[in-house]
This record gives sequence, structure tokens and C-alpha cells, in this order.
Amino acid sequence: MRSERVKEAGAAMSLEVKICGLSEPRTLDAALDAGADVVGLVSFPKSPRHVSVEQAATLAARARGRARVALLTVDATDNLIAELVAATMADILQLHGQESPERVRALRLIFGREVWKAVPIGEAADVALAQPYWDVADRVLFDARPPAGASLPGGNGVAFDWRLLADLDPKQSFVLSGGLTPDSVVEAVQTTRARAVDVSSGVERGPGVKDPDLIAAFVTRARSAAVSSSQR
Ligand SMILES: O=C(O)c1ccccc1NCC(=O)[C@H](O)[C@H](O)COP(=O)(O)O
Repeated sequence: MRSERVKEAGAAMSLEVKICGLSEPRTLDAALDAGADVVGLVSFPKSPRHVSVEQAATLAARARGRARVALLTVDATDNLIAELVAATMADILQLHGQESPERVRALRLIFGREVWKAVPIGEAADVALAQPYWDVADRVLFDARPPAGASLPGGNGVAFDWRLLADLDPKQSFVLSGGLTPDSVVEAVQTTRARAVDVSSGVERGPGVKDPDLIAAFVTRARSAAVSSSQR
């Protein structure tokens, strides 16, 4: 019995924290110094967080050995992903477009990387959109559905109703994303019992302008959320 409790506590306390959309060494270092588990690099030219292949290579080299690197793409071609993977040796491919389950399966086979598939949540029925991805992706990343007229499929600083995830099988390992902030991450983790969280806008002073203090606060609060959840 005790070993189960210890295992559960360990699992709950091993909340993984991803800081996404890092684009310069100074704020990447802030995320690394804060203890982020994953740093996300966005390859999507319309994004204020977009980095070139060369920039991604520099940032990934800086993170190596300190955090896992997630490459974030949107309906990207094999060639672009191959170029980015070769330049960064990224650990995770985060697919944030309309990629089908078959595409997810194929990319995982081609590149041999962990694959996270973003699923947009706007209403209860949207949670079922994750169904076909559980078996092909390593993780589903639940993000808020972009608001009408948004130019980005993610990184919009919009949260969804976390209660919509209440009926998920606890064995399903997902990443909670969408509008999280240092002030909301504790409630978000306690509401969803997420084992991983992801943030971009909530640690920025402006679009694409990451703030080291907000990054540190987010990681600290997320860690405290994991501890308090494990004690419930
Ligand atoms: O961050 C972006 O600019 C972005 C652009 C295009 C597709 C996805 C993007 N971000 C994906 C992420 O993983 C974000 O961290 C996630 O959407 C949460 O963003 P936020 O609500 O701003 O915290």
C-alpha cells in the first residue's frame, strides 16, 4: 500500500513544466535557471515567437543537457521538420496544426521523436477530438480553441474550462495548455490533475517578449501545485 502511495505522490510531484515560444538566449536561460523541464521553440512565421532554423539551433544547443527541447510546428512539411530536427536534435515534435492521426503516426516513425499533438478545446464535445490521437501520439496537449479571427492556432493566451477534462481517464497523460499564468496554474493543475503544463503568453510582458520573473514565478507555482495535489 505504502509503495503505491509513494508512487502516486512521486507521479503527482513529477509535474512537467514547459515554457514555450522562447526566442532569445537571455530568456531561454531564465527558463533553464528556473528549472523548466521542456523549452519550446516555435517555427511558424506568423508568430511573434517564430525562430529561424539557425536561431533554433543556437537555442537548442544552449538547452542541451538542462531541459528537453520541443519543436513546435503547424502542418509543416517533412523537409522543414527534417531541417529543424537536424539543426536542433530536438526531443519532442509538437504538432499544432490540423495534422491527422495518420500524419502523427508517420512523423513519429520518420523522426523517432516523442510527438505531442495539440487538440483545441472550446466546448465539451471537443475533448473527444483527442480520441484518435491517444494511440499515435506520446501526449495530447489540450489547448484553448483559438478565438474567432485569431492568426495563430496557439499562443493566444486564452484559457478553456478545465472542468471539461474531468472525465478523462487518469491514465491518459496529457499536457494542459492555454492561457495559463503564474496566478492560475495551481488551480489549473488541481482542477485537471494534469501531469504537465505549458505556457507562453502568461510569462510574457508583450507578444513574444518573455519575462524572466514571470517565467520563474510560473515554474515555482507549478511545482507547488504538484506538491499540494499529491497531498490531496
Ligand atoms: O506560441 C505561439 O506563437 C504559437 C504559434 C502557432 C502555433 C502554436 C503556438 N504556441 C503553441 C504552444 O504550445 C503554446 O504554449 C500554447 O498554445 C499556449 O499558449 P498560451 O495560451 O499563450 O500560453
